[in-house]
Amino acid sequence: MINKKIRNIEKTLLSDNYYVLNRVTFDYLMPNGCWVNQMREVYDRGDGAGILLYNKEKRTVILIKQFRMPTYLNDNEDGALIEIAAGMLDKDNPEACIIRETEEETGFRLKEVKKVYEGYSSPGVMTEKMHFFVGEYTDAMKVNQGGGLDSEAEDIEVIEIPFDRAVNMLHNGEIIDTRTIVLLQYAIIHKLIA
Ligand SMILES: Nc1nc2c(ncn2[C@@H]2O[C@H](COP(=O)(O)OP(=O)(O)O[C@H]3O[C@H](CO)[C@@H](O)[C@H](O)[C@@H]3O)[C@@H](O)[C@H]2O)c(=O)[nH]1
Ligand SMILES: [Mg+2]
Repeated sequence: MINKKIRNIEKTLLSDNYYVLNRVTFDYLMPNGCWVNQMREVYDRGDGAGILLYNKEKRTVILIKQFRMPTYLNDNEDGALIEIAAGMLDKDNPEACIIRETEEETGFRLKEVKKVYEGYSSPGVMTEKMHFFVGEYTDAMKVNQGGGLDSEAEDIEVIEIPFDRAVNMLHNGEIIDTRTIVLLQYAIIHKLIA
């Protein structure tokens, strides 16, 4: 961390009930030469990884659907969200994490994945950096039903749909998760499914 326009960073813990929420105060040097004191609440849940699974021959993608409370509280009628498979890194590297999460959530055991982007999820609020992957799947890679971990009370529906249908859902507002939008757009731009 080197930025000469920032000094006196102080953190106060507001909650570490599950993940960590801090109040961070700091002095910021404005373009007019004045130092101003600023405050931000910053939520730290570590980093994450997500993946778009695709099959060129079948022209299909694998997505998941699960209940997301924060969206239920903000305009998502039944709280169900169609997403890419994704998870938090824990202590894994991003590649190992996404291979593990893919198997837990979708039931597909991947050997290879391709990293395509790295980006901050919500930079005004969260520290989280997301690692974005794509990966090819075949029916032979299905080793279990997926659905998430019972131990974490996950209830995940695995959805295999034609890529063209997923693109329609992107355009008609059925897909409203930004991570999923990013990777479907990547697939369109790079013609993953020609
Ligand atoms: N009790 C409790 N459990 C929690 C809480 N937050 C998360 N969990 C548990 O932690 C699990 C996290 O599952 P993952 O699959 O590792 O993470 P994710 O929620 O899918 O996260 C992915 O999507 C997020 C976007 O909403 C991303 O922020 C994240 O990086 C990742 O890509 C959840 O199933 C749930 O059991 C909480 O506040 N309380
Ligand atoms: Mg997940």
